[in-house]
Amino acid sequence: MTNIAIFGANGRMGKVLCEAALISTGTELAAAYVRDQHDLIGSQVQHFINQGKTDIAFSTEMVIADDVDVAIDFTLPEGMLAHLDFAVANNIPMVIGTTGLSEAQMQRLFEAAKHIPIVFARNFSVGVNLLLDLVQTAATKFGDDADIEIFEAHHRHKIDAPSGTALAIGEAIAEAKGWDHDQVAVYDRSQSEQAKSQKEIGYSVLRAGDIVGEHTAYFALMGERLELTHKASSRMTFARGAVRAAKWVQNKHPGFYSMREVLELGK
Ligand SMILES: NC(=O)C1=CN([C@@H]2O[C@H](COP(=O)(O)OP(=O)(O)OC[C@H]3O[C@@H](n4cnc5c(N)ncnc54)[C@H](OP(=O)(O)O)[C@@H]3O)[C@@H](O)[C@H]2O)C=CC1
Ligand SMILES: O=C(O)C1=N[C@H](C(=O)O)C[C@H](O)C1
Repeated sequence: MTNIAIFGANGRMGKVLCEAALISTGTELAAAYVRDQHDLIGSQVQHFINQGKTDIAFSTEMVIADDVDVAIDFTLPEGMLAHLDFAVANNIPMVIGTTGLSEAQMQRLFEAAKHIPIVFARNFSVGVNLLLDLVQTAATKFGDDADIEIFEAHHRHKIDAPSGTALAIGEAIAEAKGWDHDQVAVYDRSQSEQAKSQKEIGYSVLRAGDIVGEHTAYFALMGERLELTHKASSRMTFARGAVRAAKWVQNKHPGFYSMREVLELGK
């Protein structure tokens, strides 16, 4: 049995992660943490979820329960780093899905992974992790004539852009091409008065309504184009992936692991 704690348990992902921990085989929801002094502390989690049965209440993230085997974090960068410090201090493995991390914040993750095992993924769905392979194949086989663009669409509440997944797709493509991603990424063409070059990965972003998450990588030649698209229609897809990662990481050595390793798709 893997006893799972959820940080940010009142968030959009947090609630679904509580459900996933409750309904998955071999896992139990051990703690549902919210910010210290949050109004929800003491309220039954059961009242906020649609699936699963539990009698635990939301509790403060400042006190880590003794029986927690793995903690999952889908919050915001600042909160995630505070939770990570707790996890290191308490020797608890972590699964992290929080996006929008800076280079310096990523370095904090790598440092923590010397002390505890961490699975970090900007997307926990099976499909996106397969897509990361497919875009590398397309990037290699199309050669240097193809224009490469990435489009992503998410719900109106999302605050980071481009999405973590879009960046992961772009970085996978850059790696396959032997490019430095930061040198080729184009996020804004509004000030450019030049036609694009072939050595670019252009990003475009849509925020609207309740879109769970959609990503398309375009490879365009004159006269044809390939579009590789992934559409997530339920947050449970990400939550199930994260719970699967939690079971996988429970007894691992300290280290920085990817969802691709959990899914046995390679590093
Ligand atoms: N890797 C993946 O597969 C996926 C990743 N994500 C990522 O997960 C993250 C959360 O998304 P979503 O659930 O939609 O966001 P929400 O805004 O719904 O939830 C965010 C949660 O984080 C908490 N939080 C924010 N800041 C802090 C802090 N400083 N300290 C403690 N808790 C904090 C919030 O608490 P409060 O309510 O008190 O502010 C809330 O519980 C995003 O980064 C998103 O991109 C989302 C889906 C899939
Ligand atoms: O914020 C979201 O909702 C999502 N965030 C992740 C990202 O930034 O890629 C994953 C997913 O697309 C949903």
